[in-house]
Amino acid sequence: MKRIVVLISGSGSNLQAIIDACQLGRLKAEIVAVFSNKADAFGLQRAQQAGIATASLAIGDYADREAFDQALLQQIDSYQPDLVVLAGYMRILSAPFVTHYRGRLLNIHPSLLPKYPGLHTHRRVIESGDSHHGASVHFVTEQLDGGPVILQAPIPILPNDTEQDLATRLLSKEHLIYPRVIQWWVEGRVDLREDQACLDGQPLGPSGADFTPDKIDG
Ligand SMILES: Nc1nc2c(c(=O)[nH]1)N[C@@H](CN(C=O)c1ccc(C(=O)N[C@@H](CCC(=O)O)C(=O)O)cc1)CN2
Ligand SMILES: NCC(=O)N[C@@H]1O[C@H](COP(=O)([O-])[O-])[C@@H](O)[C@H]1O
Repeated sequence: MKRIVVLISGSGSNLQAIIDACQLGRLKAEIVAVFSNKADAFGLQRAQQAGIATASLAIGDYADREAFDQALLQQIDSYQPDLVVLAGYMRILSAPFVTHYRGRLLNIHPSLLPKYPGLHTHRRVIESGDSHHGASVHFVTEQLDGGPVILQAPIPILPNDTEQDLATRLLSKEHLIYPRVIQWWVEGRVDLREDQACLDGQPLGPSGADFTPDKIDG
């Protein structure tokens, strides 16, 4: 069974969606460990409740970003993961870390990439006057939120939407697409074009099936 390590920084509702998919048998994989850069992340409690090993590493205990990432990498590798999943992990990963896990490192980002990489996307999309917001699951590369997009879920922006309204409505979509993309990765790249078409309500979209680790450019 494929082994998954999940990195979090906060509530862990995406982690919970992945845990649930595994427990329901929809995702034939095992979360073997959850790591956080925040010791008080509620997602750690979610993992412990599910009987999953957890650990947190404090940024302040390390000289710099690369030292932190190297320590994190060594702890992750002790679990021998096939796939590393960022689920609300709020640290930019250094190049050695990304290189080490290239092609088996995923992230979910709260925007319709390539629009709005980085932080504060709900505020930025409201300020921009866009008609739609959304979430993107993508491979992680050195370019922040610039890796190949695998699946996206759009949502309409309603006239009086606040940042919290968008965040809440978007999370429910995230909880659908992230376990589906992980299933795509674990089960050998099943075609996601129907999923994307369904999410977009439009003609067939890009297939995620073309991505292979050697095609993930830095
Ligand atoms: N090398 C990469 N690292 C990460 C990626 C990526 O694509 N390439 N995705 C991000 C996830 N993310 C948005 O989806 C994101 C996370 C964190 C930040 C950021 O600016 N973090 C600051 C600290 C912010 C804080 O502590 O509140 C930092 O690391 O200095 C931007 C985007 C995960 N990493
Ligand atoms: N830049 C990364 C980022 O902002 N990720 C976002 O953080 C939230 C985590 O929620 P969760 O902890 O409940 O899964 C999610 O909305 C995810 O898209």
